[in-house]
Parts: sequence; C-alpha cells; structure tokens
Amino acid sequence: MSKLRVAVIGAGGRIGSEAVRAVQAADDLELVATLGRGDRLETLTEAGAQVAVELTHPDAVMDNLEFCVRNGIHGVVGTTGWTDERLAQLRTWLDAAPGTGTLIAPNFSIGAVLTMRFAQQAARFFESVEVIELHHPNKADAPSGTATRTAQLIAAARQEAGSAPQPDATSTALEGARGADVDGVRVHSVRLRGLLAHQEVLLGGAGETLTLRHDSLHHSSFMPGILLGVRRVVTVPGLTFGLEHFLDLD
Ligand SMILES: NC(=O)C1=CN([C@@H]2O[C@H](COP(=O)(O)OP(=O)(O)OC[C@H]3O[C@@H](n4cnc5c(N)ncnc54)[C@H](OP(=O)(O)O)[C@@H]3O)[C@@H](O)[C@H]2O)C=CC1
Ligand SMILES: O=C(O)C1=N[C@H](C(=O)O)C[C@H](O)C1
Repeated sequence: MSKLRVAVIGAGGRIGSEAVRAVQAADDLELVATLGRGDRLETLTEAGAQVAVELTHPDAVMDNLEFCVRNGIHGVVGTTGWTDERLAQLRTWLDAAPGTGTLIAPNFSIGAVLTMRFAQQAARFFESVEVIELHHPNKADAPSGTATRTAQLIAAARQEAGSAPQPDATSTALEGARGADVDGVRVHSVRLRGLLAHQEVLLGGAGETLTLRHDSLHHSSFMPGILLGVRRVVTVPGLTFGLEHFLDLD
C-alpha cells in the first residue's frame, strides 16, 4: 500500500519539530516537505503533499490553509487563534473544494480531550466553574485555544441544562483580576518558565469542589493525536473542529 504523503508547516518550532520526527517514524506515512517561515507554499504541491500538518502561529495559519484547501491538500491544524469569523472563512474555502478535509484540534493530547469532555459532563452539576490554563512563557497567545474551547463547551452545557448564572458578588476589582470572560466562564492564564501546557477546571457546589487537571509534560503528548488526525482527515471532507470527532469517546 502506498504511503500517505505528509508535509509539516512550522517544522522548526517546538511542536512542529516533534511532528516531523513522529511522521518520519510512522511506517504508513512519508514526510515529503518541511516548511518554515518564509518558505514557498508551492513546495507543498511540488512535493505532492496530500496532508499538511499546520503548526505555526495565529498570524500565519489562514494564509497557509487557504493555499492548502485551494490545492486540495487536507489539513491537520494545531495552531490556535480561532474565531467564528476565521472558521466561517475556512468553511467557504472548503465548500469550494469538495473532498478536501481540515481538522482543527485545539489540543491533540488525549488527556486534554478527555478533560474537556469531563468538564462538559460535570458543568451542570455545580454552581461555579472556572478554568486556569498554565503554559510556558513563549506561548504566542492567551487564553490558550484549549481553555477557550473548554470554557465554550462548559457554557454550552450549562445553557442546555438551564443552569443559573454563576454566583459572583465581586463589585470592584483591579482590571483583569477575574480573568477573561469566555461565554460567561472565567478563564485565567498563567505564563511560567518551566511549564509546558497544563489546565485545571475548578468546579464548586455547596460544601464541595471538583478539580480536573491535565498536564502535558512533553510535546510527545500531542503526537498520537496528530498522527490519528493525519490518517483520518483524508476520509472526512469539510471542517472537523476537535479531535474528539475522530475518537470513540461514547
Ligand atoms: N493543538 C495542539 O495540541 C497544540 C497546539 N500548539 C499551537 O501550535 C502553534 C505553534 O506552537 P509552538 O510550536 O509552541 O510555537 P513555535 O514558535 O515554537 O513554532 C512555530 C513555528 O512556526 C514557524 N512559522 C511562523 N510563521 C510561519 C509561516 N508563515 N510559515 C511557516 N512557518 C512559520 C516559526 O518560525 P520562526 O521561529 O521563524 O517564527 C516556528 O518555527 C501555536 O499556535 C500553539 O498554540 C502547540 C502545541 C500543541
Ligand atoms: O502553545 C502551546 O504550547 C499549546 N497550545 C495549545 C493551546 O493553546 O491550547 C495546546 C496546548 O495547550 C499547548
């Protein structure tokens, strides 16, 4: 059987360099191109890439994906910074490229995907819920894509359950003291040397709390999810948001 031809964009970065090694080590995949900042995107078509793994920067991802989708190259995207507007734009490109698939995964690690799922399940049983994400200080953005997605899922679960607004009597505070408000869920971002990627979801009810914590201790934690995405995205046209759609979680 012929190997799937894979390119990595952002190949010199923290996660990109790990993805290069993971693709090279996979028997069913062939690494046909590695791109860094300033490299020509035409390299992807010249190399015959079928799937591009996109791990760059929120400022770069849209141009890279436009090129990929217009050229029928499937995308596996870990880069953050997704807004409704960006997703709508990507969908219009995909609508014009039937058969082409793009997976955007706010987090490729199984533990983080499960944390999101557990938080979603628990949210309606508690009065209060807040998210703390903790990352290395070279991270491009805040809050993390994972924390934003987690908060959105929590908010949707609470809305579906008819939960009351969260109790919070705070009337005056230094700006920022209560974190960011993502759909009514507070998200706090810590940037600390020594950390990689971590998240806590704190849930509180009368007389009890529940804390869900996930730690990515090495970029290897993201590799099984990236490889799964590469193998599956070629069979799923259109936009898939979240690795959970490629996992049998139920
Ligand atoms: N979904 C997930 O599971 C994960 C997602 N991420 C996300 O992935 C992204 C990258 O993270 P990280 O590896 O830590 O960041 P890095 O800064 O270490 O790596 C990004 C790489 O992309 C390169 N780059 C920037 N612009 C372009 C471009 N236009 N074309 C090609 N390459 C480009 C950079 O080059 P240069 O050094 O010259 O700027 C750099 O080598 C972030 O958005 C991060 O949040 C990270 C980990 C897990
Ligand atoms: O920049 C990182 O490192 C990470 N980015 C992703 C995010 O913003 O959620 C995934 C993970 O947290 C690592």
